[in-house]
Amino acid sequence: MTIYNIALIGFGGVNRALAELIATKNPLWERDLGFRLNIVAVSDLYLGSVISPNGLDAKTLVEANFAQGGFGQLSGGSAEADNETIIKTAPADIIVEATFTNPKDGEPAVSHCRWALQSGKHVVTTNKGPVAIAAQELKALAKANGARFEYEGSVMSGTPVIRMAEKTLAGAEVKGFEGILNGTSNFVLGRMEAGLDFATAVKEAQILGYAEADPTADVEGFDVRLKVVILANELLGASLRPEEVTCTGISRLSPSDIQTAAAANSRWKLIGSAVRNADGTVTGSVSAKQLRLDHPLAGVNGATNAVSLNTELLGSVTITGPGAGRVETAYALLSDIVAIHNAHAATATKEAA
Ligand SMILES: NC(=O)c1ccc[n+]([C@@H]2O[C@H](COP(=O)([O-])OP(=O)(O)OC[C@H]3O[C@@H](n4cnc5c(N)ncnc54)[C@H](O)[C@@H]3O)[C@@H](O)[C@H]2O)c1
Ligand SMILES: N[C@@H](CCO)C(=O)O
Repeated sequence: MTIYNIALIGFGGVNRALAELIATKNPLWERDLGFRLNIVAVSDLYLGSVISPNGLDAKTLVEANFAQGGFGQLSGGSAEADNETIIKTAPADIIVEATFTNPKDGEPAVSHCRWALQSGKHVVTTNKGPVAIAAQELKALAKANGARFEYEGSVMSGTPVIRMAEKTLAGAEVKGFEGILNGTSNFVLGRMEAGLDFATAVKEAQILGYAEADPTADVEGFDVRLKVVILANELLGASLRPEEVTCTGISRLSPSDIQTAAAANSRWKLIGSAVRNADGTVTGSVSAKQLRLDHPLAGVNGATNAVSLNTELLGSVTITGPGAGRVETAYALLSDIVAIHNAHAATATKEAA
């Protein structure tokens, strides 16, 4: 049985949910997946940082109601977040990066991933910034250092769109995609259809753990723009940068726009899409669109996301599932660790043969 030592960078909704899962599910994972997870360090801007080479008790971490700088009270703890020291020196096999997404330059998360990979540590992340802005560099760094860079949760939370498209649709030739790729905005549009005002609906999405730290990214389309870049670069072999994707959000939609659409048997949805053009270039866009109720994406409600992949050999394939949520996104991190574990097992089998 394998034990993976992990360090958590950021201890907000997602990494806290992962710690909660670790507190209860390690015996199940040991039995079914062949490994257990041991938290050896945590660093958070608000709470501080702590290293414990033998492991921290996940239940205590989750249940203690730490105040600002609260990790300073723990043995091996400090009231300051010292990400660089934790990432470079903690005895971790895997760095779990779940700090704020910075849609402009991906920092400081890009540096967090760089430090980890340069130290030969695997990275699993739900942070869209490093994936949309620096994936090529980070993948190369991972390869050069015998580590892995995994990021399933960067698009559609724990719904396995990236891995499924790359592994199980290999050879189907994806030519483009369109989808609902932001849980918050889709949830907000649904609540406005039910009569709520915009600000109250956004507040609800924040309470439910769907929204970004700054929900402007959700409602203005910046979050979807990063996801369009990630999917276009992964599935269409593009090298798009966020600023090359046209982007408008949902904040300009008034209650009367929503009601007018309903009266016309249609619904507003924030759609992210990309297409490979005849000359081989790839164009991406994000915009609010009025879809007729019989459109395949019109019935996708709440924080659920869906993406229709247009493939050469299979036609349209639609993947749907949770697009946001703390536990759902923590599952994405687990699925990345399963991928790392399976890759190790495959290498060991090859070496033994
Ligand atoms: N919540 C979701 O549904 C969801 C889904 C998919 C992806 N994501 C992404 O996962 C990441 C985490 O999401 P979350 O919901 O846990 O966010 P959150 O706002 O609840 O938590 C982020 C945590 O990171 C900490 N932090 C911020 N900057 C830091 C830094 N420089 N160093 C150390 N700690 C830092 C904050 O103090 C906070 O505790 C984000 O990048 C988000 O975009 C979230
Ligand atoms: N804020 C994002 C989280 C998932 O990336 C959303 O609502 O979709």
